[in-house]
Amino acid sequence: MKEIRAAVVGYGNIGHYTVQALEAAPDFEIAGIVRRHGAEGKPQELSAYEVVKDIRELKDVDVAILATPTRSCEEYARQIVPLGINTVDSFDIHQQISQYRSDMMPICREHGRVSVIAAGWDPGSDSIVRALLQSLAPKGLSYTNFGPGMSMGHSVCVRSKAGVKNALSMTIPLGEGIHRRMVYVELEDGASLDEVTKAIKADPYFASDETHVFAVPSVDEVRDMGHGVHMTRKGVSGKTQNQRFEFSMSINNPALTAQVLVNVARASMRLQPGCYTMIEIPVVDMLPGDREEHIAHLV
Ligand SMILES: NC(=O)C1=CN([C@@H]2O[C@H](COP(=O)(O)OP(=O)(O)OC[C@H]3O[C@@H](n4cnc5c(N)ncnc54)[C@H](OP(=O)(O)O)[C@@H]3O)[C@@H](O)[C@H]2O)C=CC1
Ligand SMILES: N[C@@H](CCCC(=O)C(=O)O)C(=O)O
Repeated sequence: MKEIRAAVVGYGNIGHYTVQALEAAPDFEIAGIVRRHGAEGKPQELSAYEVVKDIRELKDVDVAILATPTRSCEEYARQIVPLGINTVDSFDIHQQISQYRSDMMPICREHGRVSVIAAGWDPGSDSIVRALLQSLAPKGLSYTNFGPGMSMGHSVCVRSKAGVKNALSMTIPLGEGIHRRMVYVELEDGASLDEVTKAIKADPYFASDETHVFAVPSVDEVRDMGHGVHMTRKGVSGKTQNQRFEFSMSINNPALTAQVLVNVARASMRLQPGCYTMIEIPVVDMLPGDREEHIAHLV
């Protein structure tokens, strides 16, 4: 069967692990990597691949995996879908997902292509678990408790602030879906910790959580990309009370995000044109191989 040709856009943490996940997938071929500075300073592990500045330099791309900062995803998706290429991303500003989906829908339909947005582990695979648990007990309360662990989205957000050279944002669970943010910043020479702290606390990524910011000499010395989640729901199935569910995982954050992006890149090839979040996609479409065999073995 023809392999799916995927381009990876952006080669930071998620981009790096996405290349690995594509190399491990049985049904994908890497069309190339798109970087802001093209092949300049091409890392050794990409020597087998084309590294370009513009996706139009690559041949026959079926799907672009956007491993860029969340706040750049929509701009890339809007440019790439009209080229006749599907896009997938891990956009993670929860309050903006619905608007992003509505904005992309007509573009996808006009160009007959698919965008899967908000597809990592949260939002992403956790969203499927939340939906499933809600269906199992339609009345009740769900809580999503993260960590402790490194949030890539929050760390990227802090790195984008003036005066910040490098950053790590740790998510500390306080219970019942409430979190504290512990932020470690490596400052540029002359930058003020007070100014940086103000900018971080004002950003929507942080504005509703307790946040503490500390200056450190080296972020590399304190960084660990492990993370995790513990989700619970207690509620009512039919008219019966006290149904309890739990889902937990402990993970390497970029490795799992990259795996999910590859899974939805595969699913994007099986969907009708449009813009989708993960709860709208049949889970079986995220698996490689034959649908009938999966039904026989997994159902
Ligand atoms: N939904 C989920 O579960 C998850 C979502 N995420 C999302 O993934 C995003 C990426 O995380 P991560 O890989 O750690 O980020 P990095 O900063 O490590 O990588 C992003 C890469 O995007 C490219 N890029 C393109 N445009 C820009 C720009 N304007 N500014 C900076 N870089 C740019 C760069 O690659 P190059 O230099 O090669 O061009 C950069 O290295 C996060 O913003 C986060 O929201 C992460 C984890 C889980
Ligand atoms: N989108 C997150 C993954 C989910 C964890 C989270 O939201 C958090 O730590 O706040 C990330 O960017 O790492």
